[in-house]
Amino acid sequence: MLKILSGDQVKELDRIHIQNAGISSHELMERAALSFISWWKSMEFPKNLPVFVFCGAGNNGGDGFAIARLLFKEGWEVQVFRCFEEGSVLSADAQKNLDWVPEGVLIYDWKEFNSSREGLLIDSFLGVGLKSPIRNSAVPIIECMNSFPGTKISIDLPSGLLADSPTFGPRVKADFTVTFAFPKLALLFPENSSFSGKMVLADIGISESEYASFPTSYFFLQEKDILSRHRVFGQFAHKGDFGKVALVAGSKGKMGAAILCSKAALRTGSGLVTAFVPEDERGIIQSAVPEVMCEFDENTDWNKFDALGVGPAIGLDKKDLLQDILKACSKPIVLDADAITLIASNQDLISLIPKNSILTPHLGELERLIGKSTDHLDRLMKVKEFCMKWQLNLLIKGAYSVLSLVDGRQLFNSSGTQYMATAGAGDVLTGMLTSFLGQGYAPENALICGVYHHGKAGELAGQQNRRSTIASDISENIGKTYTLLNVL
Ligand SMILES: NC(=O)C1=CN([C@@H]2O[C@H](COP(=O)(O)OP(=O)(O)OC[C@H]3O[C@@H](n4cnc5c(N)ncnc54)[C@H](OP(=O)(O)O)[C@@H]3O)[C@@H](O)[C@H]2O)[C@@H](O)CC1
Ligand SMILES: Nc1ncnc2c1ncn2[C@@H]1O[C@H](COP(=O)(O)OP(=O)(O)O)[C@@H](O)[C@H]1O
Ligand SMILES: [K+]
Repeated sequence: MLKILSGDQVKELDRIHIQNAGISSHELMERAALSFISWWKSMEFPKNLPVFVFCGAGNNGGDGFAIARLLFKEGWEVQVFRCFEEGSVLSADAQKNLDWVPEGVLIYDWKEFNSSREGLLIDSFLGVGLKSPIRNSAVPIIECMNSFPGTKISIDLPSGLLADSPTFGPRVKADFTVTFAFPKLALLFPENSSFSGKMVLADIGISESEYASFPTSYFFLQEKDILSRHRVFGQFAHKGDFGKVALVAGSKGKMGAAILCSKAALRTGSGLVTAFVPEDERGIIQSAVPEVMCEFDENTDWNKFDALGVGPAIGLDKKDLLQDILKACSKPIVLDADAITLIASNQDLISLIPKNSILTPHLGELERLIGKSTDHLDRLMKVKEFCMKWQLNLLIKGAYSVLSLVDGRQLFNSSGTQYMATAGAGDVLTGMLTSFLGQGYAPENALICGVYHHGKAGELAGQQNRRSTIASDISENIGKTYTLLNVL
């Protein structure tokens, strides 16, 4: 799994890689520029537009000079805008790339930029070298870039954004950020999304083993990490092997939640799915999902199931039932929605939750559980502390959902789309996670597979339906994610 390092560690990572690969730092910069160009080509921007490259005096600017040269070679009209005084001392690699800018690329001072011209703007002013809020002298440069209404692409980081701590000052408002080697932490924070735009991860050839010596609790979960987390079932598997799960969900007027999570559990592969629903409401779920069985007796033996998912739309009058379940269960379970709100207002229940269980709050539920956070970094630290203290796994839901594990690791999920922001998407996830637990996955693997496949199913649904995507569409696409990832 790719480690997310701090901005401060980038120089050391470069040093290790340069030594291992036997290349120069300038060659690494060239790789970064080439990786950017391959993304650029995939975007098919209109070729009649000129490209304006704003370059600083550090290595971020060096990337910009190299990109300007390569784009010019590809036939683009390119203009460079210097974000430093003429005669300033540049970093060695930036100077070399400035010297290599071909004659056909005109170099101007940033003050000469006419923001009303049509074109594409590349922000190569400041990257991970920025360690403190930007100096006053740099503010007008950021404002100048932001006054440009066309597409803006930031290199490595939107200039002005700090790599891994909250930023308050001005920063470039990019449509895309093409970041090198690993995602900078700040690009994954919801409060920065209107500055970073869509994040694109550009590979520059540093292998994961070269990250080994860096301590970090942050990781980026990608498709290649998923297959090995799956269990393999053989030809002679029977439905018992795929687990017997129960979902405690739904209430009068909100039976959809029970339907969504039980159907998702079936689609994820559970052999037997039982829904605990109010008896009066059973007709709704049994006609909607005939494969699901229903039970109504709250005094049942909860341990007869391989896994339990509790909470979607059960109502806030179910504290006693929740307490009974928590007391009775000996295996990790999934807790979502109303179950989390109930736990938040009855904090004595926390110690009853079986160790290694999975909690899946959205931001509102999370705030009820652990209190307000000043920003995402603060939220990450509070959640980490909560997970380690209570030995629980917790998912912070949203774009780049964070899988916070019992040992303090926090994994940012890379799958998903804004089209999943629709009622019931979380219920589908609860069904999926419960299903993986019931199939005998360790909680960490159930969480990783569940969250990744859920996001991937959401992407497929979103490609077909865009903003008309509904939660059932996510469920209907779970099967395709198995094909896509080659899960047998
Ligand atoms: N492995 C990778 O990821 C690779 C990374 N690479 C690239 O290197 C980049 C990092 O380059 P870097 O370290 O040279 O820093 P960078 O972002 O250019 O900033 C330095 C400039 O900022 C200025 N400056 C500083 N503070 C300031 C302030 N408060 N307010 C205003 N200005 C301030 C500082 O000015 P000075 O203080 O020196 O006057 C100097 O001019 C990285 O983001 C990526 O793009 C690739 O090339 C290769 C592989
Ligand atoms: N912008 C987004 N990008 C990626 N995933 C998203 C986004 N918005 C929501 N999601 C995902 O959709 C699900 C929504 O869950 P939740 O808020 O509990 O919905 P509900 O309560 O309606 O079921 C979560 O898994 C979340 O990660
Ligand atoms: K930048």
